[in-house]
Formats: sequence, structure tokens, C-alpha cells
Amino acid sequence: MPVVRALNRVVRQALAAPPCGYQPLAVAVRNISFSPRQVTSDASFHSVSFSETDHPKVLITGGLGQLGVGLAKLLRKRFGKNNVILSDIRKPPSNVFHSGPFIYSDILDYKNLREIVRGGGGERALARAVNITGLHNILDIAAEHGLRLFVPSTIGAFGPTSPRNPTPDLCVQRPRTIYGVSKVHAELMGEYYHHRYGLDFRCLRYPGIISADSQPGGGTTDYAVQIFHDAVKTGKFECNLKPDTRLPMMYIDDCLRATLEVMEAPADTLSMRTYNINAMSFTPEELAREVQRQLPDLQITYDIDHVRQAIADSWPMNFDDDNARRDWGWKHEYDLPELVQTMLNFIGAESRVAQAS
Ligand SMILES: NC(=O)c1ccc[n+]([C@@H]2O[C@H](COP(=O)([O-])OP(=O)(O)OC[C@H]3O[C@@H](n4cnc5c(N)ncnc54)[C@H](O)[C@@H]3O)[C@@H](O)[C@H]2O)c1
Ligand SMILES: C[C@@H](O)[C@H](N)C(=O)O
Repeated sequence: MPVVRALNRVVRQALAAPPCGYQPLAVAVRNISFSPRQVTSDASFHSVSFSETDHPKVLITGGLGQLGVGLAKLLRKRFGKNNVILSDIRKPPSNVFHSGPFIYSDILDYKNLREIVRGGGGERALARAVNITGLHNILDIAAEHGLRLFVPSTIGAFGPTSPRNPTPDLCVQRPRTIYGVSKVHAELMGEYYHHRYGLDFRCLRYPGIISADSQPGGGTTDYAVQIFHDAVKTGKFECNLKPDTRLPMMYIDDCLRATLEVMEAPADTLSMRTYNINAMSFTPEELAREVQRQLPDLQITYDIDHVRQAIADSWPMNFDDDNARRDWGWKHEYDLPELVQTMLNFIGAESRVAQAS
């Protein structure tokens, strides 16, 4: 995800390969109009005022996912609509297309990406269907252009031999999914590029992210998104995980704010380059009970997806994020009651608008 500075910074490349398939979300950031002034790499936005032309440019690739559209909205407020370019390999919905600059970009296509970072248009080359390659492309381009790089990792970067309750930042990481393995690879490669080449790499391990303005993407934690849509639309929800499956979760606003905060943190406050961040941990039955406080008629049934259950049973139950809270002041704002209230308000309002039209 992007942190944009007066200096060139590449912000983020995240490659998530869910249990099946590839889902990258990446953001590269560069200051197109080099100002003669070189802002020190740790100057904070708040102490450095940018003129309109000074505003750096942000490129979000894989941006049509659960996180990218919200992030673009947040950054466009901060840096100006035309300074934040959203991209993906999918066609954007019309409202997204008209909300600001959008281009097609495949992060596995080194040439395409380099053209974009250099400010060119770039033809889409054939995507290389290798998750790891995309990360290498981004790492090399970030190192080549002196950019800052953010890569999101996940609770999925841990496995059944990791401590689960709580899971600390530093412990055994032997995930059993290609998704988790590719994330551990991203963490290790990012830190290697940081220590060996001085790349300003930063990484957060996100819990399951919950948001109302996009449909679940098929992840193991996405039952916690689906329940809200079903509760409002049909009053019935069938959960694919066991009622007592505890997983770390976070509302999207906390996730996006954490990302911006870690990318704006002065480098000398960071004792690590990869951090756990936490907000809450709950089970399906705890979540259902909280939703039923607002929608008492909600009926819950369980049809266990054994593949996802096995993945969930190998992931952290609770995240220890003391290092993030100590180093750069991380603090979540949404706990379970606030999450449920916010999600139902959003989806409920949307559903009423849909019924009225
Ligand atoms: N959403 C969560 O709960 C969560 C939790 C932990 C970590 N993360 C990480 O955050 C990042 C973003 O997650 P998300 O939920 O927005 O993902 P998503 O699956 O919702 O979206 C990924 C996007 O990448 C696009 N894409 C696929 N192949 C591409 C390619 N070759 N080049 C460019 N774009 C391509 C897809 O079209 C899609 O729009 C991922 O790295 C994921 O691992 C997400
Ligand atoms: C946790 C995260 O990586 C994603 N939402 C998943 O469940 O796979």
C-alpha cells in the first residue's frame, strides 16, 4: 500500500494467493514532478507542506480488490484525485472507473510496470502466472528507483507449528498453503532487500479484513463478511467454519489507517520491518451472537468446508502486536460491537436504497 512522500517511494505490493488462485494488490508510488528540494527520507507529511504539483503520485495495482478501492478513496482525499492511479487486470465497475484515474496493469509484467513507474503508458504483456515473480518485479523496481515498498502479509503466514494463542511477530512460520508460503517468501525477500540493498521495505500481517463495500473474495475469513450481507438480505446465514473457530479480524478502516501510519512512521522508530497488527479475535458463534443483538431473527446454520476449516485450524487464534503498538503507536479503533454496528449500518442503508430504487 502506498506511502507517498516528496521522495520516490514505492509503497506496496501484495500478492495473495488464496487457497486457489492469485490475487495481488500492489501500490507503487513515485513523485513524478521531482521537486529541486530533497525532503529528508523521514520527514513527515505533516511537517512538509506539498504544493499541488509536489504531491507525489500513487499507483495502486491489483486495486479492485477488497482493500484497493477504499485505499484509493483515502489517498485521493490526502493527495488529490489525479495523483492516485488505480489499476488492475480486471475491468472496473463504472463508479470506480469514474472516481479517478484507472489503468490496466499486471504486476507480473515487469516491462509494463516499469513503463508505468517511469510515467509511460505501457502495453500489457502476457501475465506470468507466477505469484512470486510479481513480488520480484516489484522488489527490483522499488530497489532500482529508490522507492519505499509496502507489502501486506497475513495471519496466513503462520502454520500449525506456530504458537497460536497468541502468535508473536517472531516465531516458527511453516504455513501449509501456497498463499502463506508466498507471504513468508515476501516477508523474507523484502527484509533481505532492506538489509542488503537498503530498500525501505515495510510489511504488516493483516488479520481477516472485514468491509462492507465489496463482496467476499473467497478467503478463509470471509464468512465474517458474508454474514452481514446474508443477515440483511435473507435473515439466514450458513457458516462454512465451525462455531468455535477463533481467528484475528479487523475492520477495513483500521487496516487502511494502520498501513498509512506504518508507511509514515520515521524509519528510526521501526525495530522491525514486518509487524503483526491486531484488533479483535472472535469465533463464528460470537460474531453471530453480536449480530443477533441487532437482528434477533437471524438464523445461523453450519456446513463446514473442511479445506477452509483445516486452514483456519492452522492459523493464529490471537495476534500479539505489542511491537507495532510500541514502535509506531499502532492502536485499533473498532472492536466487535463497533464492527457489527458499522457493517449493518452500511449494508442496511445500501439495501434500503436498493429496495427504494
Ligand atoms: N482482505 C483480507 O482479508 C486480507 C487479509 C490479509 C492480507 N491481505 C492481503 O492484502 C492484499 C490485497 O488483498 P485483497 O483482499 O484486496 O485481494 P483481492 O483478492 O480482493 O484483490 C486482488 C486483486 O488483484 C487483481 N490481480 C490478479 N492478478 C493480477 C496481476 N497479475 N496483476 C495485477 N493485479 C492482479 C485481481 O483482479 C483483484 O482485483 C493481498 O496481498 C492479501 O494477501 C488481505
Ligand atoms: C486472512 C486473509 O489472508 C484472507 N482474508 C483469507 O482469509 O485468506
